Amino acid sequence: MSSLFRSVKTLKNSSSHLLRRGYGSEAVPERKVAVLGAAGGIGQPLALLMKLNPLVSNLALYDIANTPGVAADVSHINTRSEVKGYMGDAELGKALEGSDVVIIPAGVPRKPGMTRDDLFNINAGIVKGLCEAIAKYCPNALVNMISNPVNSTVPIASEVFKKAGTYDPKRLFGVTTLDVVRAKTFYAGKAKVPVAGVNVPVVGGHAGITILPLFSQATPKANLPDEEIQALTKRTQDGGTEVVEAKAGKGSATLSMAYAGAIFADACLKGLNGVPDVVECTFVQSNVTELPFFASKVRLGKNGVEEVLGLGALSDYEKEGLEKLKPELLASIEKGIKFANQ
Ligand SMILES: NC(=O)C1=CN([C@@H]2O[C@H](COP(=O)(O)OP(=O)(O)OC[C@H]3O[C@@H](n4cnc5c(N)ncnc54)[C@H](O)[C@@H]3O)[C@@H](O)[C@H]2O)C=CC1
Ligand SMILES: O=C([O-])CC(=O)C(=O)O
Repeated sequence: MSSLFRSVKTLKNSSSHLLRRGYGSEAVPERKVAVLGAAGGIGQPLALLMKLNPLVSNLALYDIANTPGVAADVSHINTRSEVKGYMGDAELGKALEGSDVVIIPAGVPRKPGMTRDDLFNINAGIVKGLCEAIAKYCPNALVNMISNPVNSTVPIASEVFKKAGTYDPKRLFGVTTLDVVRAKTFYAGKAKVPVAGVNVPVVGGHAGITILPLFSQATPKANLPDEEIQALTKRTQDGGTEVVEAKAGKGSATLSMAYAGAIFADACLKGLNGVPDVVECTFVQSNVTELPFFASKVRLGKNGVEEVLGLGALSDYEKEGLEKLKPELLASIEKGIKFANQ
């Protein structure tokens, strides 16, 4: 994000919006980003962060309620993008038309005692409807799926797009960036290293034990004892629940998720703009394991996924975690596929 704010500063200091610094050799092109669920707990701070991103020229804020206020508020910020609010089904097409990136944080969040899968019954239908509209109005957009359960909503989206004849696996992403954000924060705390320089890949899926942080690959190296690695792994896997319990019935992570969503969308935009070596962990169609979808490091480019990167060397503990997560992740994927086809 620091690079994002640096970019904002660069933009302000420039007499032209067609910047050449930091974003490849070409001038920064026009890019439309749509946020679906923009008036929600994640949607509002995410709208703010996308408004601060100089790579965005048009920001479409869509929700079934309350978007006029959010859009009016955000639109007063003196940054590049033009902001428009859209409310209700009848305006969804206009919100989506011409979008390069669509971010979906629409749907209900968890309350204490619930799993992400408990959200399936409500959120599966919401995501299905929104993806049908994406297939119709902006079939070439990169779709950043935040709505839970991500392990099922991404497969639902893929089936909807297949039915519409628009599916391109390179353009569909489950946003797992918050797992990476948490793993970096928790690791930096234990390893007593500055968090800004920390990298930790997180693979698998986005629920409980399907979240597999690869602390053996964390940099800078810290040689933490096994018990600390296990505690860090568990805390990363339960990070969402930690927030749900602390919010005590008032929802789940929103601010850290908006930050993570903004990082991932920024990476997608940089990829589209031809910036080289943009790599993020994300849940995509994958051959990395025998599962049809899997989160791992992915190189982003002008068409979305440029390359799904392999897992690298795993510790015995991580190998064990990988085998343990597969049945649950596969069941969630299959549940999504079945729902979309019934
Ligand atoms: N991928 C991840 O790492 C994370 C995912 N999430 C998930 O994000 C989702 C949203 O969470 P919050 O923003 O906290 O919930 P929220 O309830 O505060 O906001 C959801 C918004 O979606 C809107 N909405 C409902 N149906 C819609 C539709 N058909 N079209 C457009 N908008 C619609 C609501 O009006 C509301 O404004 C939840 O499913 C949550 O579990 C939350 C945190 C992290
Ligand atoms: O835990 C939840 O329900 C929300 C979420 O996905 C997260 O914070 O990682």
